[in-house]
Amino acid sequence: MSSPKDHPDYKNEKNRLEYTKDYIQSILEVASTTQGGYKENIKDAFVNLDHLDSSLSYINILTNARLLELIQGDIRNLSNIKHKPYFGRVDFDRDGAHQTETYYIGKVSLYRRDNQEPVIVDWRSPIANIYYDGRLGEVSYDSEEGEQRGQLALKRQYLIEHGELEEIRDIDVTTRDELLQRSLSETSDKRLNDIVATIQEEQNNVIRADLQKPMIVQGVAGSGKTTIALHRLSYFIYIYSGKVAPEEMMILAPNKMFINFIAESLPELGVEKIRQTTFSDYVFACLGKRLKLTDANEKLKALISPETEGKEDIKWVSQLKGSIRFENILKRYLKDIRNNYVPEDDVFISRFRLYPSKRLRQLFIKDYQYLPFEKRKEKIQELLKSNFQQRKKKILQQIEESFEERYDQINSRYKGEERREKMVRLLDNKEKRTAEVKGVTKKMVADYMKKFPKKHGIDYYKELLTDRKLLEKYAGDDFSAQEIEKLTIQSAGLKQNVFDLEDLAPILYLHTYIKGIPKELKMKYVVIDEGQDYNLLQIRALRRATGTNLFTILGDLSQGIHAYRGTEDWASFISHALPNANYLTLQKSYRTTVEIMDLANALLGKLGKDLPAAEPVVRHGEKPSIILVDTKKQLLEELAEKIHQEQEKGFRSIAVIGKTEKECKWIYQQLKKQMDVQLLKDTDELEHSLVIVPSYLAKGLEFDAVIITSFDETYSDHELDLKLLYVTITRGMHSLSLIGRHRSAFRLDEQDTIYLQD
Ligand SMILES: Nc1ncnc2c1ncn2[C@@H]1O[C@H](COP(=O)(O)OP(=O)(O)OP(=O)(O)O)[C@@H](O)[C@H]1O
Repeated sequence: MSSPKDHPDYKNEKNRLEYTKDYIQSILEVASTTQGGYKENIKDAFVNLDHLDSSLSYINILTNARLLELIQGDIRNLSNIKHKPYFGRVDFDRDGAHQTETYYIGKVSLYRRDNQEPVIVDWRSPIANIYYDGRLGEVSYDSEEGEQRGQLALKRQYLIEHGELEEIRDIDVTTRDELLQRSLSETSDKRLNDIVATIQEEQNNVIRADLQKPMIVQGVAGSGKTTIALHRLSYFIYIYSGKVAPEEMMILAPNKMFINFIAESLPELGVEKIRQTTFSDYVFACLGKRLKLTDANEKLKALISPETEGKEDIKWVSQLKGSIRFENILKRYLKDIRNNYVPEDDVFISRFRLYPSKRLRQLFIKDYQYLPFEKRKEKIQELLKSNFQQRKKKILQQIEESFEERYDQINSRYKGEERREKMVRLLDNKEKRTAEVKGVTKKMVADYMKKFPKKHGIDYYKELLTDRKLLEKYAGDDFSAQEIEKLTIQSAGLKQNVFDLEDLAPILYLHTYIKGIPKELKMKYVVIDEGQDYNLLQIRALRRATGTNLFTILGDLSQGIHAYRGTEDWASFISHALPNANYLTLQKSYRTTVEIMDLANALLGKLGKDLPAAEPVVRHGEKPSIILVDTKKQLLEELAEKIHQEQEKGFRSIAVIGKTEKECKWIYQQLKKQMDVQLLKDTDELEHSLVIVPSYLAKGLEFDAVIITSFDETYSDHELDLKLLYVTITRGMHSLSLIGRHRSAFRLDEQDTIYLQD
C-alpha cells in the first residue's frame, strides 16, 4: 500500500477532508442545539396542556416531535459518516460548461446550508452513476432535467479510516480495482459487507435498472445477489423518498437465519423499516394465523437420503402444487365456490320480497367481481341494511293503500251486519300485517347473512385435497386417475392439519379470492432472494396478495437444490407471472478465489446442463486440498488438524459442511469434546466462529474457510447432489478442503486433480 502523501494532490485532498469533517462537526453542533430546542418545546407544550387550548398544544407537540425525529435522523447520519465521509470523487466536464465540476461521493448527501453547494453527494444520486458506470472519457447520466453528457476527467478512490486519509487511488482505464481486491481479500466475521465504495458496473446496472418494471436477476454464486438486493431497495427508497413508505416494501428471504444477516446491514443502507420476512411468515400474516408446517428441509433431506422410497412421487406432487396446471384446478374450484356463495333463498320482509336471490347473485358475481368474496358479502349486507328501512316503509305504505282500496270497496258493496263483519276482519288483517312487518328488525339481515359460507381458504383447500371426489371433479380431464391418487396420498398430512411449504401458495391464492389481504400487507415493491426456490404459483399468488408486479427476483439456477418445488428456468416466470420483466445476469463471482471457483465450475459442468459458469474476479489463493482417510477416527484427526491450521492462518469464520444432518451431528458430538463449535440449525443465528453445517443449510452463507467432509454419506452424480456440492464449494471465500474416503465421494475424477493441491 503506497502512502497517500506520495500522491501529487495529497495536500488538496487532505484539506478537503479536514474541511468536510469541520463542516460536519459544525452542522452537528447546530443540530444538537436545535434538538434541545425542540425537546424544550415539547416539554413546555406538555406542561401547558391543561391551561391552553389542548388541540393547539397537541399540534405543537406533534410538529416538534416530527422536527425532532428529522433532526435526530440527520444527527445519526452525520455521526455515522463523520470518520469516513466519502469514498470516491468524480470530476465532470459537462458539455457546454466551462468549469469542471467536482463531486465527493459518500453514503449520504450533505449540502452547504448557505449556498446549497454539495459537500458530499449520495451514492444513489444521479451524478454518482458515473462513478460506478463510467470509464474516463465520454460519459452520460440521467437526471430530472434529462440526459446529461460530458467527460469524466477524474475518478478517484479514497481509503479513510478514523477520519484519516490512508490511501488515494486514481482509477484510469487500465487500473484494476484495488479497493475491490482489498475488500475481497479481507477475512470476515460479518456477512454482507459494506460495498457502496466498490459496487461494480454489472451490479450497478441491477441496482439502478428501471424501478417501474419487474426484474429477474440470474447471478452466479457469490455474485452479490443478496447484497445487491439490499442496495436496490436502498436506491428505491432514495428515488421514491416521500412517495413510498419503507413499510410498503418487502424483502423475502429463505429463513430466519438469513433475515438476521440482512437485518445487520439494513440500518447502514437506511432500509431497516422494510418488511423483512420469509414466504411462509408472510402467508401466515395474510391468513391471520400460523399453520403447522412440515420442516421445510424435511423433503430435501428425504430426497438426498438413499433410503427414501417413492422420491419421484414426492417430487411430482411438489412440482405440481406450484404449477399452472394446479392453478387451473383451483380456478375451477373457485368458480363453483363463487357461484354457490349466495344462498338460494330470496330475502323477505315478512311476506314481502326484499331481494330475489337471483339479483343478489348477479351483484355478487358480476357487479362486485373486483372484490374478494367476503368483501362482496359485506357489500350485500350493506345493501340489504340500507334498503331495509326504506323498503319497510314502502311495504307499510302499500299495506295502508291496499287497506284503503279494500275499505272503499266494502263500503260501497256491503251493508249492515255484513259490512261491519267484513270491516272488522279487514282491520284485523291490516293490523296483523302491519305488526308483522313492523316486527321485522334488522336482525333479519344478520340472520340472512348467516346463510353465507363461513369457510376459510384453508378449509376449502383441505377439503379439496382430502376429498377425492371433489378433486376428480375439478381436475377434470386434465388428470389421470393415477395422478389424482398420487396427489391425495401425498397430501394425507392435511387431514391432521399439517401442511407442506408447497401448500402455502395455493392457500394464499384461494385466500386472496375469498377473504382478501389486509391493507398493511399490500406492497408497492417486493424483493425476493434465492428466487430459484420459488415456483410459478408462489409468484402469481404473491402478485395477487401484494397487489404489485414490481418484483425484483434474484437467484441462481445452479444452486436450485429445491428445484423439486422451485423453478428450473426463468423464462416461465417472465411469460406466466411477470410479463415485461427485465432480465439481467451477474456473471462475476466476488466471493471465492479463482482456484475454488475453477473446481466449482468443473463440478457444474458434470451436470450436463447449460448452466452459467461463474467468472471469478481475479483473486488468487491456494488450490483446494483433498485429504483421503480410511477410518472415522482418521477423519476426525485430520479434521481437527485442518481446523487448527485454518485458525492459525487467521481465518475468523470456518465451516465444516457435511452432507446430511446425521453426519453433521456425529461430527459435532465428537468435535465439541475438543473445541468450541456450533451445530447450525435452520432457525439459529451464527454465533460461533466455527460451525458445522448440513449441506442443505449452507445456501446463502459464506465463510473464510470451508472444509467439506464425507464418510458414510457420499455425493451421488444425481443433479440434486451435484447442485448441493456446488453450493457447498462456493461458500468458501479464501480456503477450501475436502476430507473423505475417496475422491469420488465428492464426484471428482482423475481429470479434476488439476484443480487440487498435489
Ligand atoms: N462489489 C463488491 N465489492 C465488495 N464485495 C462484494 C461486492 N460484491 C459482492 N461482494 C462480496 O461478495 C460476497 C458474496 O455476496 P452475496 O452473498 O451477496 O452473493 P450472492 O450472489 O447472494 O451469493 P450466493 O448466491 O452464492 O449465496 C459477499 O462477501 C459480498 O460482500
